[in-house]
Amino acid sequence: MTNYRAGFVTFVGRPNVGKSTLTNALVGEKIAIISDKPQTTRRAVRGIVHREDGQIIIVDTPGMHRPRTLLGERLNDVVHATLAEVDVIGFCVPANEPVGPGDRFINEQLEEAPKARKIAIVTKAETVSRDVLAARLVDVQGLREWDDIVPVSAAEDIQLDTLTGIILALLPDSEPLYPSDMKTEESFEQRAAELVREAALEGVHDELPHSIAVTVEEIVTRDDGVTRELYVNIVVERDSQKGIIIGRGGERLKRIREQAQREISQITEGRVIVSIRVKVAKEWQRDPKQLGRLGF
Ligand SMILES: Nc1nc2c(ncn2[C@@H]2O[C@H](COP(=O)(O)OP(=O)(O)OP(=O)(O)O)[C@@H](O)[C@H]2O)c(=O)[nH]1
Repeated sequence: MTNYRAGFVTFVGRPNVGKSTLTNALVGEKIAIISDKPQTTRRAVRGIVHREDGQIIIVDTPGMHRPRTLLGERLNDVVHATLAEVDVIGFCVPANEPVGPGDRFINEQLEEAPKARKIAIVTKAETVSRDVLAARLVDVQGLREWDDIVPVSAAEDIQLDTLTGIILALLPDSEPLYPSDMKTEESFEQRAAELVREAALEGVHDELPHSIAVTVEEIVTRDDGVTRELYVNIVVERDSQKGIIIGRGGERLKRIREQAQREISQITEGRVIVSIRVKVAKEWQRDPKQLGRLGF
């Protein structure tokens, strides 16, 4: 194959700048869950963008931050291991917030990846005026010498093709690394668990978002061959949190179950039936054994 490029890219940036939304928009399918709670992306998820002239494999990193818990430390290890491996780093800054110390901290971390090409992506571009956007681009330009700078909006599909082209041009010549119909490396089970977690995150506050983990206990295919029953656990750290997840008369849990079932049905053929149990694992974020059991 001639003129074909393939390689790895990761998007870094403060929590909530839109990295997951950008990943999904580029891949064209829900790979990474979206939430308005900062720091809720936990796995290095791979989404794959296919074009005639190449393939971009996106490794979605958790928000970079100074760790406070063992979970935080493990997530930061994932971030640094990811940075060292990729061909391109896309540094994301939202158009609607000024460049601040958090951005500079992350920008400094990029020194740990001397070989990677580095581009700056100004996200949520549709939320600001042209003047504000121009000022933001200038601020970002001041951070380092980028291979490219591009404003985008994942929400309104602005400049996404341009961004794809820019990344592709920075990747090495290569044969395809994945089959052309593959959009993610995550298993159905992992994606289902993430979609349940996304549903559970909706409308919860404070420390609870970080206390929620989801595991899939069992997947049973019914005799009809097309219906799958998913038995899922939502794990929290305290009894009070369990109460919040379940809600009065089980109302919240019912909504979580319905949303999860809807979302999971969209990533698979056939019928999906979700059953959820809510469990308490005390202080799982600080306990290495529990972390291992929950897949971290
Ligand atoms: N207006 C607007 N909002 C966006 C856009 N992209 C993302 N958002 C919103 O920004 C919020 C954060 O988006 P995410 O994609 O979860 O951000 P993230 O950077 O992956 O966040 P972490 O998982 O915390 O690292 C969500 O409420 C999104 O809907 C965009 O292009 N325009």
